[in-house]
Amino acid sequence: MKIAIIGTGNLGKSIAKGLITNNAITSLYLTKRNLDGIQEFDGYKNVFLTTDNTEAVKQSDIIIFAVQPAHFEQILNDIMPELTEKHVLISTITGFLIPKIEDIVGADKFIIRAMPNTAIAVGKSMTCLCSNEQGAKRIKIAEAIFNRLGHSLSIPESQMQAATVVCASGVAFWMRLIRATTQAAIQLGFDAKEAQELAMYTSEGAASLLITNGNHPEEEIDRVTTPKGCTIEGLNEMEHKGLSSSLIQGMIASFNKISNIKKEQI
Ligand SMILES: NC(=O)C1=CN([C@@H]2O[C@H](COP(=O)(O)OP(=O)(O)OC[C@H]3O[C@@H](n4cnc5c(N)ncnc54)[C@H](OP(=O)(O)O)[C@@H]3O)[C@@H](O)[C@H]2O)C=CC1
Ligand SMILES: O=C(O)[C@@H]1CCC=N1
Repeated sequence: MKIAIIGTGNLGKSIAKGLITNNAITSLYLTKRNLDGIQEFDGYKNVFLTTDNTEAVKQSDIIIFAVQPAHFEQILNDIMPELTEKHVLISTITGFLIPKIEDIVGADKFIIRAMPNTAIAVGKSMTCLCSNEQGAKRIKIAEAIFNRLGHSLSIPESQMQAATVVCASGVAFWMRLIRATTQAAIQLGFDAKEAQELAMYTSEGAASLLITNGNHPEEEIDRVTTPKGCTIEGLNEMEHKGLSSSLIQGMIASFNKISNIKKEQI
């Protein structure tokens, strides 16, 4: 696959790492206005660093956009003359809707929106996908890419805002939970390195139980909570302090912020 990433910042670099590590490219063009931040990719076979978005588009079939929302419209206008029927456009941009992309490049283009997360760097991204009518003919290509770099789910575009919070921002939310459990482990007597090790592998094990067994979390909780035991004592204290409620409220705040980001694009 001849892939270009337009905007190789935090997410773009994560995608590049995932693609390179998983041997998922024939060629990979990485663009950025200031190339200093992506020198780590210099020297990889068939990986090219450039400030020239149009050159990257000309040399590639699949164009993944990972710039901030405010930069996207100008970039689409700049590359528009180079777009041909071979190109599949994959946007990871938050709050930039497909009809708006179609207004700029035309509804005849293959347009896909992807919402991956930074775990794509290690092949573990939960990525949600949607497309325009034309893009539906190429959605298998996007599924092939993102399933190779984790797990993907096709959804209607109307759910993309929620998917951004749950999956993309979700990495940051889970990091805070892991950090908090690490801090507790230190207070309970482990050194910092050990504490993080315990927190990381315990959270990985908990998620793996659900993925492997397909159970509801409460079924797994029931197996851990010995009657009159320490687990239910801790869980109930966390809920008295608003654990579930604060997580839900934080995610709703995140969702509402995306509505404002969308308004800023109009
Ligand atoms: N970070 C994340 O986890 C996720 C982000 N997203 C979405 O991905 C997009 C990028 O986010 P993120 O990676 O965090 O942002 P960053 O700011 O880290 O990356 C954006 C990059 O775009 C580059 N850029 C800006 N203008 C141009 C241009 N004209 N041509 C080429 N490159 C350009 C910038 O580099 P320079 O200034 O050198 O050009 C910068 O490195 C956003 O729309 C975000 O909503 C979606 C899911 C997850
Ligand atoms: O924080 C943001 O706006 C972007 C979108 C999801 C993850 N990072």
